[in-house]
Amino acid sequence: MARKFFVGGNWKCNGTTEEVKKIVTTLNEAEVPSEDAVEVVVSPPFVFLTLVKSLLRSDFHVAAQNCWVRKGGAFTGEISAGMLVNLGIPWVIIGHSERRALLNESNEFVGDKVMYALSQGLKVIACIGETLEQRESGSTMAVVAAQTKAIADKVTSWGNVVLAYEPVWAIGTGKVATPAQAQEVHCELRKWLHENVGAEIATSTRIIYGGSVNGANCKELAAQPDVDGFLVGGASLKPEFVDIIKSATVKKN
Ligand SMILES: O=C(CO)COP(=O)(O)O
Repeated sequence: MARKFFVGGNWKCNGTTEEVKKIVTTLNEAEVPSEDAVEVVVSPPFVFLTLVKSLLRSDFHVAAQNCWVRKGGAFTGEISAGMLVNLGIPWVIIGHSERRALLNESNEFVGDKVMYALSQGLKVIACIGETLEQRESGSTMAVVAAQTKAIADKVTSWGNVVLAYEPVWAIGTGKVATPAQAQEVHCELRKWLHENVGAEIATSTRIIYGGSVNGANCKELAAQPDVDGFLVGGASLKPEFVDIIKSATVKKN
């Protein structure tokens, strides 16, 4: 089964109502490849989800940036998966490195969140990635394999999961992974899925890259055989996000 190119825009904790409306207008007016060629999902902060959903073109979709690990209740400040479903939000990002690092989300907690979100009918963009220190000490694969295992142990429906490889050293730094670096890890991750989950899931699961992707570097990355799309931070707030969406039709190496 061919893997449909996936482009996610993670707006993180950015935007005012006016700014959000402006980004949506740019996206709505953009000429991009058809839905058959690319799946586009933007992820505004929770408070703008319904606004964005109501204004956004129907071939693009929305994602929340997080959700609570279990059913809702007395968890002040949290948003449950059930609430997202209730609002018609189809996707959620789970395990972003900023949450792992700043809010101490462990591999196991991320795995539990993925499991619960899937059980409620959400589709999940599950994030993994090594720090610079881990890369320099040669433990990149061990780190991302452990992160993936904690997720894989809990996943029952891989059809609703996109795996986002986001090396921490590339996030927000302007230091994008080279196409060869991205391809190497994506290929290893696919091998890991093949050996530990199954051949079919390894072939069909989309593994997307995130970390300083922009309009200028996206094409070379998109040409890598195991790079099935992107999770874009900073550049997803700018008109160049449209160029990144268009890289879906770049010919694979
Ligand atoms: O964290 C990211 C997407 O989730 C990547 O952020 P940047 O594209 O700003 O480096």
